[in-house]
Amino acid sequence: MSATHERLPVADGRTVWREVRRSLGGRTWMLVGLVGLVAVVLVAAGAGVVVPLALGSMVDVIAAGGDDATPILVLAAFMAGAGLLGATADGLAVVLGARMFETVLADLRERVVAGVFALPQSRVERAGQGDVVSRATDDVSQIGDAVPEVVPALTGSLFSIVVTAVGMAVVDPRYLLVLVLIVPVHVLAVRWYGRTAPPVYLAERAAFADRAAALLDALHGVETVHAFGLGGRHLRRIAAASWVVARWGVRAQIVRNTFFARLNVAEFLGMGGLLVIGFWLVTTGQGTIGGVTATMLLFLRLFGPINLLLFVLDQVQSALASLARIVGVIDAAPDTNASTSGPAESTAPVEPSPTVERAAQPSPLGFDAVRYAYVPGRYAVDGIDLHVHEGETVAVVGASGAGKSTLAALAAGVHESDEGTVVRPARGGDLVLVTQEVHVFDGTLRDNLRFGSPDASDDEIRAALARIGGTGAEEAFDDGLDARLGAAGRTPGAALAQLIALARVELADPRIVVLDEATAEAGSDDAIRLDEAARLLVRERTALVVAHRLSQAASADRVAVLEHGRIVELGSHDELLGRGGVYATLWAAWREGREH
Ligand SMILES: Nc1ncnc2c1ncn2[C@@H]1O[C@H](COP(=O)(O)OP(=O)(O)OP(=O)(O)O)[C@@H](O)[C@H]1O
Repeated sequence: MSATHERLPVADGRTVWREVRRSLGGRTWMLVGLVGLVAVVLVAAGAGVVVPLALGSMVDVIAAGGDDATPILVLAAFMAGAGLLGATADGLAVVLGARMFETVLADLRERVVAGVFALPQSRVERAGQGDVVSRATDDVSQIGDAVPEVVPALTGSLFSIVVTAVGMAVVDPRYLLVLVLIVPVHVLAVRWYGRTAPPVYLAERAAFADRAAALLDALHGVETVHAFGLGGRHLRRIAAASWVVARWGVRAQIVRNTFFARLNVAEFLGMGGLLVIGFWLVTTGQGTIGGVTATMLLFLRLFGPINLLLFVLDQVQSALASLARIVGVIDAAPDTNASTSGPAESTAPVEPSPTVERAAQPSPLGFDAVRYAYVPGRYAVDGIDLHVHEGETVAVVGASGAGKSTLAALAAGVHESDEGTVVRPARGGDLVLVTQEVHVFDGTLRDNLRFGSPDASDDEIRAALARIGGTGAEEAFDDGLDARLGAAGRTPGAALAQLIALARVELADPRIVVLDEATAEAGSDDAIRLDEAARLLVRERTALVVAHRLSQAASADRVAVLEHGRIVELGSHDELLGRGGVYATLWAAWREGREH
């Protein structure tokens, strides 16, 4: 299954930059915070250099002998003060960093989710839930781990390196000769890492997505998996996906270790070089033991910031791979760029598509020469011209596989047409699709009913139920609207779930409804109740109804008969019966089926 998944796009560098600028834009307080953060970090770095220099001086005071302890006490006080100042500034930097960046991250996470909502449903389905979930979780966490460290580490480390080098030069500029040894090693290591790491991180992230997809597939279909005894097969698939993650994880770790090993070589060369220079200076009387001590301590301190800087580089690489995947989703759904929170309201297409949305058309829902194929060349919908007028109900009938559900999905924007134009409202909330896959959410009956209109009162909910003759949905449970449904509560039967879905739509009150539901057996009490609810729901709305039971067609204003993706008859129920064509035959067969 994951093999057939078509992953969501990954953004290029330029798009990532544009989105980062957009995220930071309009946040003047961030700039002020950033300046404050840099100032605090610089204080911490400056305080850190005081300790080795004071320690070196202490060694020289002790080596010179003498009874006066005052200079040692002064130096010790200096060191303690600097240590305290450095620790306080470090702590402050962490708090400031977290405050600032968590806000941006929350915004990013919201925009990924909004981006997913704005993508055509079929595009999200093709990508698979694993890809979507891993981008909104793993990838955002990756950035969340990296970002709060990057700014303090970059500024603090760079400043520490400069101050430490100055400190060494103050003791004796000749100590700086070791830089000739270590700088080339660093440059080569960083260049190698910059080439090697990014593709490995990107592949690691993609493997996370595949593993998530395998897990979600198995968990969602757990009952089917058990029923068919497919547990072993799914376990093997998850295990295989986990092994791919593990292999990429190991490769990423090898890259990291190799990189740090090269840095250790630089450290080793530097320490050796300093010892040689120090030995030469002291034995020739040009330096003191205290000077060598201070320089060695400074040099050791230097490697903390250098390693931190390069470690941050590592995190930046990994976070950039995640950012490219996140921005890929945000960028693929252009409408989300306008709003930074909450789901986007439009179902605008992602790829250039012939579908246009014209809110001000005389017909609010329609098809002009629309074709759609699941498999290239085999059109499930093959040249449909049909316009549903304001307030009109058009029923679509036809044999199984004629293309009815595909037409409904095109009307609702689940699929984008391959050819022709689908006219539908620009705002997603104006059109609601009800399919037979009704989802009962984990929550009370009340929560389930007001899913599309969260502020509805109990009176409004009851009024909506009454309008579609669905008060039975509340009466079915002892605790009425407070009844707990979904995974943690009761699971309503298929017909009741369908009634809840219809009431949900009535309450949300969209202008256009597309119905493609067929849960109950024709002729059963449930079917009669659902037919009536659906009829009342579409009564004053513009509606396209896939009539799985022909009783649904009889009450429509017009009926479109579909064969092999084409409309072969179109007219009112009575007109079509009078014509004695395909519809009349279907109707006669259906009536006969019900009578026996
Ligand atoms: N996801 C899919 N992938 C490939 N082909 C599909 C897919 N969904 C439907 N089809 C094919 O497209 C054609 C139209 O299917 P569609 O489900 O729209 O018909 P329908 O009239 O709604 O049938 P039914 O009444 O059985 O639901 C059929 O030939 C079907 O096999």
